[in-house]
Amino acid sequence: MGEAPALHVDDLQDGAQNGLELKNGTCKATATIGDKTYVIGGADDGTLSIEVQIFDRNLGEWVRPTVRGTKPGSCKGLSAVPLEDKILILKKGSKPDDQIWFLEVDTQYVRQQQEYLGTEVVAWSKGVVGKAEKPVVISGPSGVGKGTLISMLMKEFPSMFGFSVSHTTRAPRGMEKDGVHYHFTEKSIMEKEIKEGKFLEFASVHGNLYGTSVEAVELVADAGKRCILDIDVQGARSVRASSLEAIFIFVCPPSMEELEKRLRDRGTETEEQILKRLRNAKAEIEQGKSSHIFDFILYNDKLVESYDRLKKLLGLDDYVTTPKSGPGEVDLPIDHSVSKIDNKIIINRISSGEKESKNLIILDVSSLKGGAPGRTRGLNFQAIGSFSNGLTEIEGLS
Ligand SMILES: Nc1ncnc2c1ncn2[C@@H]1O[C@H](COP(=O)(O)OP(=O)(O)OP(=O)(O)O)[C@@H](O)[C@H]1O
Ligand SMILES: Nc1nc2c(ncn2[C@@H]2O[C@H](COP(=O)(O)O)[C@@H](O)[C@H]2O)c(=O)[nH]1
Repeated sequence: MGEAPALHVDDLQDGAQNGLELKNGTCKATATIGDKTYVIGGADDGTLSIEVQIFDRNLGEWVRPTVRGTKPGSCKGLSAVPLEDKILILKKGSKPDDQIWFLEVDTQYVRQQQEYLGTEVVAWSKGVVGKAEKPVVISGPSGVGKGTLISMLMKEFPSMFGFSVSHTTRAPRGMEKDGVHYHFTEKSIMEKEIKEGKFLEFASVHGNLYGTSVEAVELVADAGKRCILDIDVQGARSVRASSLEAIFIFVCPPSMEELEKRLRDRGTETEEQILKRLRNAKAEIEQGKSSHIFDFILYNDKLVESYDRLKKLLGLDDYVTTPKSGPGEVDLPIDHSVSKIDNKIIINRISSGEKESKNLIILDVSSLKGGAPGRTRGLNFQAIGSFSNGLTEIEGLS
């Protein structure tokens, strides 16, 4: 609290209007929500590192908040538009897939973190253009066949699904690769990263620590894919309680005998570990069936039939595989002005004398989904170009 900022209160007094870029050797944009003015940006040294400070108008004090989420990389300037509980940030001079970000200031996730930490918290979430499907959480006892079903899905729909690579403190099995099957890590390192808020969820499972990092989920969204999480029931419960909207599927074995056979035949665990996993399976199945965490229960008896049922649950039963284009991208003009009408953000190119350019971009923020921890989905845009011959071209993505 009260740490001396690079910016002075006087800079804000007259000019605390939203979206302002302050010119005092700094390059910052401001946005006011309620009693707080958020000052976002840093030193104007060509590549701007994006920091956040808050001026609490009630207290007349500067606050440096705890910042959650992966912060945006440096840029050449930025614009800020306050929305209800978050601030839309438009980065200038960044790659098209890195231009739209949200700084959450009063969302469910931010409030949870504020309660947990007892400090002021803001959270970054990158914007993803176009339709992005909800992540899929798959749980079930060890050996039921979650990994097998997920591999089949990823093989049939490689451009549609991406796997959230968890962290674990257990040792790798023979064929497992670090960074592909898991991020294999030390307990002390993982515990430190959990404290730093890097995990969406974590749990102690069969004697080891497992967890889904925020980054693991973000990486899949950034690739324009639907994220699949293979996590235990405790993890599923935590994700259900978080602001990550997902579909929850519990995979059940046809019987305990069959589950034991699958675990033994897989041959990856010691006798002691198999017995531990079977003991835990009973409680997991009970919770999976009776709790209200899961949207669907999938019995994995005959593999091919179970896989077909899984595809049906995900609306893929009559899906014809067609090449998919990457995630939608908006290329914002570096010099632009920004205004807001209802749920539409109007980004206007400041004329540079080009003959054929998209002069106006309309960003629709009425259907935003998801958010920190993770990406903000559901951004739609229209680019409107006016040409020297008087014609207007409209191109959009929804
Ligand atoms: N429907 C099925 N019928 C027979 N065997 C199956 C079926 N599904 C999976 N298996 C086999 O059961 C074993 C366990 O499957 P898998 O490794 O996918 O389980 P899992 O749920 O991912 O386990 P864990 O949680 O321990 O990672 C594997 O050897 C797999 O080939
Ligand atoms: N809560 C979480 N559970 C996880 C995660 N990654 C995996 N798991 C679950 O652990 C068990 C055992 O897995 P194994 O690879 O050691 O056989 C299994 O039920 C997984 O679903 C995670 O990130 N969080």
